[in-house]
Amino acid sequence: MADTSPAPNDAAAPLIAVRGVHKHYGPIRAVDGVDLEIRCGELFGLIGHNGAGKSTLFKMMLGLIPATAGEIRIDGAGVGTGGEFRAVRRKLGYLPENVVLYDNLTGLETLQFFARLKGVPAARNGELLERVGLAHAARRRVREYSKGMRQRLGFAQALLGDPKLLFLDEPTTGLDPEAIRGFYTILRQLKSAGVTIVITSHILAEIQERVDRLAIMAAGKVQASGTVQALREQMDLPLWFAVRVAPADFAAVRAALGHLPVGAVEARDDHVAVQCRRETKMAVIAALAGLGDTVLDLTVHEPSLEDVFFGFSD
Ligand SMILES: Nc1ncnc2c1ncn2[C@@H]1O[C@H](COP(=O)(O)OP(=O)(O)OP(=O)(O)O)[C@@H](O)[C@H]1O
Repeated sequence: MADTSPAPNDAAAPLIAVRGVHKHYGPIRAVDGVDLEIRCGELFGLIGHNGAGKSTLFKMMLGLIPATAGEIRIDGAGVGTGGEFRAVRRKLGYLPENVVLYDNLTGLETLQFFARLKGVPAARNGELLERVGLAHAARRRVREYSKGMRQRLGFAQALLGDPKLLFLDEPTTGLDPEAIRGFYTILRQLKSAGVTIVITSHILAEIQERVDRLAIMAAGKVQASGTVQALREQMDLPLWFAVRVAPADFAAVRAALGHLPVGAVEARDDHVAVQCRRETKMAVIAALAGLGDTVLDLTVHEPSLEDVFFGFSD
């Protein structure tokens, strides 16, 4: 029988292919028939409520736990199956949801410990600590680290050995806004160097501007996947305009839109909020343009990822 599995490094094949994957714990269907493809070089987000099955799917993709049914292939190799996958595993980096660190080790010793476990050289560990903003704490014991510092150290651990594929489970937990920004700067650098990144997060505002594509999980299933914009369009959620005009001109805005199938039109403090379907968006803009200088400013608000998320996961 011909081998139809994708050839390694084939640009057209997905880097990660998840086919009909289940994970059952007795009656609990932690993952319940997931199909998913993640492409080489993508920053891919996995979002879902607590208990949706994200971490379980991660662990199966890493070969840490076996699937009850289905198949996962990374770069053409079946996850968890023999020597073929061992070569792939060396290219993986993983930041677990709850990273286990040893309080008695310093930051540098921690990286040395994980480098030995992973079988990668420890020569650039100092550089790695600097990259995640921990150079100043390299020789301090982990017990003295703050939550955010522990998370940074966990991230450094995931970057050991220059992985080509990174799995980051809730990586920004405990990070302050500046650290979150710094973290995503590193992700962008890694992505431009060709690293594929799969990330879970509960902070949807953070994810929505940064991922190339994402999947929404609920009750062990992928409810939807695609770019944020594609999911917005699929959900067909209304968008709204904030039309800033002088209060005396609120009625003019209503009149200009009178012939269009818009939703709510509400007067607010210094603007009129207009809700409409996507297909009416350009007609609304044209009608408002007809008001000339009466319109002082115009902002279009797309539905947020949070709106899309609740649409798919509720
Ligand atoms: N070892 C296990 N034994 C039994 N049930 C488990 C086990 N691991 C996970 N589960 C169950 O599987 C479901 C999915 O859990 P999982 O940790 O994958 O969710 P998650 O989406 O990562 O959630 P969170 O956002 O809270 O981290 C939950 O109902 C959980 O209780």
